[in-house]
Amino acid sequence: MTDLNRSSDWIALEQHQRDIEKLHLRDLFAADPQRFEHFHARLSTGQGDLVLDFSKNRITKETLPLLLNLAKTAGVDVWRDRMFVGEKINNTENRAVLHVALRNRSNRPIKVDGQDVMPAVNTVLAKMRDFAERVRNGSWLGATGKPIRYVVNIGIGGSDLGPAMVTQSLRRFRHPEIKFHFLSNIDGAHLDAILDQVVAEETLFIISSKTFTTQETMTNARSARNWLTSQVTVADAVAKHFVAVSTNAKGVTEFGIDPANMFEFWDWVGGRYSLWSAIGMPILLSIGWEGFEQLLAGAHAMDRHFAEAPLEGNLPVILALIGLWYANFWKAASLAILPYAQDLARLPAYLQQADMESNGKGTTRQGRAVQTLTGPILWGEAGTNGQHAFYQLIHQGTHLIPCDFILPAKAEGKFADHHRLLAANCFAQTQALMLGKTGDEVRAEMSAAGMDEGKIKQLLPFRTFPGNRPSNTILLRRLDPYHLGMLIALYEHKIFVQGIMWNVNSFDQWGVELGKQLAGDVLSGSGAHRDGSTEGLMALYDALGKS
Ligand SMILES: O=P(O)(O)OC[C@H]1O[C@](O)(CO)[C@@H](O)[C@@H]1O
Repeated sequence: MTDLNRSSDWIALEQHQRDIEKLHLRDLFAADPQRFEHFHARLSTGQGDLVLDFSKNRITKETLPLLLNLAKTAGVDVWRDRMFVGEKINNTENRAVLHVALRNRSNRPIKVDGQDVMPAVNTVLAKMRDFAERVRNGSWLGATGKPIRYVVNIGIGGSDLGPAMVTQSLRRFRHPEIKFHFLSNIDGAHLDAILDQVVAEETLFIISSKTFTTQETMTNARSARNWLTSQVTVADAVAKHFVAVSTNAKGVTEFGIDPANMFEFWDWVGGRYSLWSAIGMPILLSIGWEGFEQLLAGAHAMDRHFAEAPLEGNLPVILALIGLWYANFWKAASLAILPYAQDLARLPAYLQQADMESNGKGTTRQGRAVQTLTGPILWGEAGTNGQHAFYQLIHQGTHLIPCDFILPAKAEGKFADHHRLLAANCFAQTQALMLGKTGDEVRAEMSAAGMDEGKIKQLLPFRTFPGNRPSNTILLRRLDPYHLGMLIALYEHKIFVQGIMWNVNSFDQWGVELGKQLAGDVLSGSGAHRDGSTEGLMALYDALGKS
């Protein structure tokens, strides 16, 4: 395959970037009162609405068609179709990529190696549902006969971030009497802090690990098992207080969990795409079957849209193309994720793994070095907290930081009266980033406030904002399971499209392996090669730790 960055489409985009480099968004809006109409897309199903406003980006009416040419040249539509039919597009692991099957509410057959995966998906969902209902209605009893009041999910990466983020995001839909904790870090402090908040006899531990070999998870799981059996000394304590979610039945049995209490998933589910599978058990326990089904349905609606909508009106495609436009043609290294919903506070962390573990790659699918920037650095924080922390840099700093603002439209909850303020801040920030504030405006403002000319001159450079800072705004009708499903799937498919265009395999994660391997070597003292810094640090660690 020819490198995309040598194609005529790429070269045309480079030229286009030079042509519009000097244009200011303020002028583009002034010149086109219909700009919002031209540059927003919407997915409305009976149940949900998700709007993507991409008008506050450094684009003209020529930009998207040029980017779409590039997407077509990269074969985005062909690869998308290959994913949906279960082809083994994860080439380094020889696996299909089928998180879409997990939420395939149409039940259309999807085959891997000639076998329809849907019956197995539905069987596990039914088993999950049955178990969750028993826990939620209090009929699943702990070893001493008490109902479950605490759930501790033990997992890391994709076996933690998705369930943790969704459970928190759907706080308003949670079971009123069950509390959820997510244990991930190998630092004993994490385990300690969580065990402090639970009662052994009323606690269910879910060991979530695709491989059931991950060091952090297995260490925490063993410590939790020891703690539990020291507190609940009846015979079948582990059977009543531990369940597992894994692809590794052997590992689960060896750990001492009854296979009847294991919820299976498959190698075609990537860890960071797994919240729709049995890895979503904490979500199901928290929001119940109807909520979980809505989450799947929202994602399925986005899947259908991604699979069927023409590329020019396809939300994940548009979001991906705009991201690529900044990464490759404006050399923007990062993307800020800015949810204006406190309940979505973990979304930036979740998307960090989804995006950076997927597209943080420097090798093409064919094994050569990539020739362009690939996946961006994601970061962010819930609005309005971010405004009082790092927005200064976004407004007046020297980096170009494209931003995704995310806002649910419906004001809900006990203090819904705050919502207009929240929304006003969200819109105001996107506007301020786009418009900036000119020297003339600053001067007029200061003289209206009665400032003398000397002071005005002194402060003018500091109080001027360049503007022309790009952002997308994603508006959801409300924050509920269905819309959250739509939102997550939107980003999953965006990541997919970008991975195809960068010609990387978005579904492996070899980059995480070296650190894991060296941690093992350091622990066992068997490292073949030790460098001076590591030696020095280890010696001091031992000395200081004993002092
Ligand atoms: O579910 P497992 O197998 O414990 O893996 C946990 C996480 O570790 C990784 O393999 C590497 O961080 C992730 O992809 C995965 O989500």
